Formats: sequence, structure tokens, C-alpha cells
Amino acid sequence: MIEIKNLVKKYGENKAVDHISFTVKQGEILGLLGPNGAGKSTTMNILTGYLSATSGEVLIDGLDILDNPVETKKKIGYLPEMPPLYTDMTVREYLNFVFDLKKAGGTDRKKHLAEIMNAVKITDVADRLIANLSKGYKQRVGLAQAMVGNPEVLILDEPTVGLDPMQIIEIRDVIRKLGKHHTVILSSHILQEVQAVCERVVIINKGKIAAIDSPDNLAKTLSNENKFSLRVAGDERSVLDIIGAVHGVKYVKSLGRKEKSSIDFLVEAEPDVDVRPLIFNGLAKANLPILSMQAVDLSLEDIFLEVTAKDRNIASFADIDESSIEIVAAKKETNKEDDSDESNL
Ligand SMILES: Nc1ncnc2c1ncn2[C@@H]1O[C@H](COP(=O)(O)OP(=O)(O)OP(=O)(O)O)[C@@H](O)[C@H]1O
Repeated sequence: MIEIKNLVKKYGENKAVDHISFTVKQGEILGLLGPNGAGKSTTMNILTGYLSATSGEVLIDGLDILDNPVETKKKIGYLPEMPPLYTDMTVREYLNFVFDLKKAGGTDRKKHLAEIMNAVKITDVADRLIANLSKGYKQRVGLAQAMVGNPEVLILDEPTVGLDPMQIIEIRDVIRKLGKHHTVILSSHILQEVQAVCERVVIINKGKIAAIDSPDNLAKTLSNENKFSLRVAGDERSVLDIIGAVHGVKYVKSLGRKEKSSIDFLVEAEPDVDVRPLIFNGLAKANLPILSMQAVDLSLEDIFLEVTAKDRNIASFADIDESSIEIVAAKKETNKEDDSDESNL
């Protein structure tokens, strides 16, 4: 359906998009995931023909967007990061205006717009001024304008940005439903977002593709079972010494006091070693009760570090920037010969 081949976009010397290639199948919901400035909007603007690429090709249904701008643009509905709304119009007036602009004739206008408003749940505000709508409703009107003319492809740039949690759930639900009849590409810098709605994820970092896979496969490949946090009641130094001495612990850091009488710690263990029972026993023996222990979810930054660490062939997590955290105990060398029993603590 969509083929992107070796796309490059330069702004002066800065490569906003650096040799990006991927394909999107018909009916797929694909997520472009990346931090601010990664090149998501630039890629989307090129896909929609709003911006020309420095080099590379974009094919929609086998048609080059540069050689066939009219045919390819008809196949694409675009929701930019800032929806292009005329706020002094009512929702109905605005969608009629977009209908004319897109020359969407040939379809029954009234029926078509009613179906779109129904799909994104804005029928009840059809005759209200856009200026008076909440941010969530404005975003839905933005989605509706992208759907006018029934394009096969919907390109949505950060569709949930600035919405409250309830509105986010609703918009995600709408996007999932749209994915049944459209090919959808959406961008986000929120991992959970693409996990929640996308079948495949393209991770972009500094203009380059760092990984392409399903969210499940990414999570499996980048699982984080060896990193966890724990909350302990007691003296910081003693806890650091006990955990730091456990066989298999790569490092332990204090995250500081989160409750009156307890301190949080971050622990990373060597792969394939379960250090939790040893930590539990060691702290129990020293009368330092563990109040909670939980796996640390991978943040987007962690995933980027994982992915780019693999590219650069260095150890994962080794260079996480946690400069804001006071590092109280640094890495310790683990004694591989020492076996795991309480005497190692
Ligand atoms: N018109 C422009 N002129 C110069 N540089 C630009 C221009 N537009 C974007 N850039 C640069 O290109 C890079 C990619 O920007 P882009 O907006 O595509 O990133 P993004 O992933 O969409 O980020 P965000 O989530 O913040 O929107 C950034 O370094 C940005 O500063």
C-alpha cells in the first residue's frame, strides 16, 4: 500500500530524516515512535506531499507521490499535529467546507458527513462553533476532516497530544475502529500509545530507523526482567552494602526517600540471575524490611538505549543517563565462582 524508500530530508547540514525505508500494508495500523525531534512529523509531511524530500521515494499503491500528486493525495487523509480548524465555523460548516476543498463530489455529501461525524462521535456537537469545543472534541473534528472523501490511508500526527486521559482512551478507540477500514500511520512519542493501537511500530531516533517490529516482539526482545525497584525501611548505607554484596547484582542505586521511614533503591542484576530471594533473605537477616519490590517498566528512553546500544554493540542499560539520581553505590564486580546462597550476602 505504502512504500517508503531511502527517504532523506536535509535542513542545511541537519538530516531530519536519514535514509528511512519501510512499507505499510493495506489495513495495517502502523506507529511511528520517537522522541521530540526524531523526524516523525517531517516523515509524515513528506508522505502527505506537504513537504518535498531531499531524496528518496514514496509510493502509494505503486504511484510515486511526486509524479501523481492528485491521485495520491486523494488516497490520503492527514491530521497534522495542529489540526487546521476554522474555529469561527460550526463543525458541520467546517466539514462541508473541507468536502468542497477536497472536491469530494460523487459521494452523497449529507450521508458521507453524517457517517464521519457518527464514526468520530461528534454528531451531538455538529452545530456548535469549533471555537467553543473542548480540546478532545477539536481533535475529533480534526480526525473527521482527514476522513472526508473516504481516503484509504489516514496519517495522524500525535493524535492524542494535549488530551486528558479519558479523551485519550476515546480517541484511541476511534483510531482502532478506523483501522478496520483504513490503513493508518500514526506518530507518537508515547510507547503505551503505539502499544495500545498499533500492529507494528517503527522506532525513529535522530532521523534513522532504530527498530521495526510488532509491539509484542519489541517488548519480548527488550524485556527488562533484571531491573527492579524496591522500597526498604531502614538505613540507606546498610541496604546499599547488603544488596551491593549479593552475587549477581550489577549495581544498586539509592533513589532517595519517598516515604517518611523508607528509602527506594534501583537494582539491576546480571542476565539470567534471580537475585530477589538473596536480597530478601539478606535484608530480612539485617532486620531491614522490604516494603515493596517491583519490575521497572522500560521507558521509551530505555528502549532507545537498548536499540541503539545493540547498533553500537555495547552493553545495554550501561549508559542510562540518570544524572538526576544520586549514585550512592556503584557497580561491583560479581564473583562468578561464588555460588548463590546466603553466605554470599
Ligand atoms: N523547517 C525546519 N527547518 C529546520 N529544521 C527543521 C524544520 N522542521 C524540522 N526541523 C528539524 O528536523 C528535526 C526533526 O523534526 P520533526 O518535527 O520531524 O521531529 P518530530 O519527531 O516530529 O518531533 P516532535 O515530536 O517534537 O514533533 C528536528 O531536529 C527539527 O528541529
